Amino acid sequence: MAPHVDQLTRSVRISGLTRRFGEKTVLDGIDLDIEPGEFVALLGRSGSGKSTLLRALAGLDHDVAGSGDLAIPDRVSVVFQDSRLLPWRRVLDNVILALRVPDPRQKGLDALAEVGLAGRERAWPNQLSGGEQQRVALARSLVSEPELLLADEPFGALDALTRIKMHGLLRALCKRHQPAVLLVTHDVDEAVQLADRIVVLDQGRISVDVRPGLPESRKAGDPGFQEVRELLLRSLGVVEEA
Ligand SMILES: Nc1ncnc2c1ncn2[C@@H]1O[C@H](COP(=O)(O)OP(=O)(O)OP(=O)(O)O)[C@@H](O)[C@H]1O
Repeated sequence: MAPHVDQLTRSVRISGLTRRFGEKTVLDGIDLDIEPGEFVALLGRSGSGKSTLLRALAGLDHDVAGSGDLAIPDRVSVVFQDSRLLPWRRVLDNVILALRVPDPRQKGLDALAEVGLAGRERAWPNQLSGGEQQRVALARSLVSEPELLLADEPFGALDALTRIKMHGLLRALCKRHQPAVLLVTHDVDEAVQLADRIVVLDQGRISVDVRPGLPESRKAGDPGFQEVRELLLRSLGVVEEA
């Protein structure tokens, strides 16, 4: 049964969300609220249902069996691991493709400047590096000023240095635009680095829901960072040696 979706809200409200594939229950009555502007990272072992939850919020799972209620904002953007740019459209056209505002071109140019790609608007996607293509995907996702940004492993295919730069960029963009964010990631450090709140999915349910309260500029070496990192690793069944 398709979930009831209520879009007259700026918050995300998930209530009793269940999703099944055949006999397997992947999400088992999930309750989760995300407030406007809140940055939530979603962790979980491989196959725990992170993408299934994100796809439900994105409205990309109408053919999947399940039930529950969803209330989501009107303006939602999604970013995936691959940039999903149209190769036959130039960079700027990719950014403004779905934008319905009075001066889309200028908005698109501003968005490209924000992600550090001023002057690249006439490039073709295949003339950009993987990291640059993800920057375009971020520009495309934020140009419509979403109230909710859904990101499924957006940096998973990038090298470590590019990923660090993208972390800084995403934090800065979210601070400026203030969407609620649900970031699906495998990477505990990425979750602690970026999110205000971290949720762990396990056996179809939320097993951990923490707000670490770390400062805006946080470093992996800080005691508070380490503490929450260890808590999360334990909850994921990873025991680190001292
Ligand atoms: N279309 C589908 N048909 C059948 N089973 C599916 C389908 N999509 C997902 N599943 C199953 O549902 C479970 C959860 O998948 P999902 O992709 O949501 O997990 P995940 O936590 O995002 O995994 P990963 O971290 O490996 O990407 C897995 O066991 C997966 O095999």
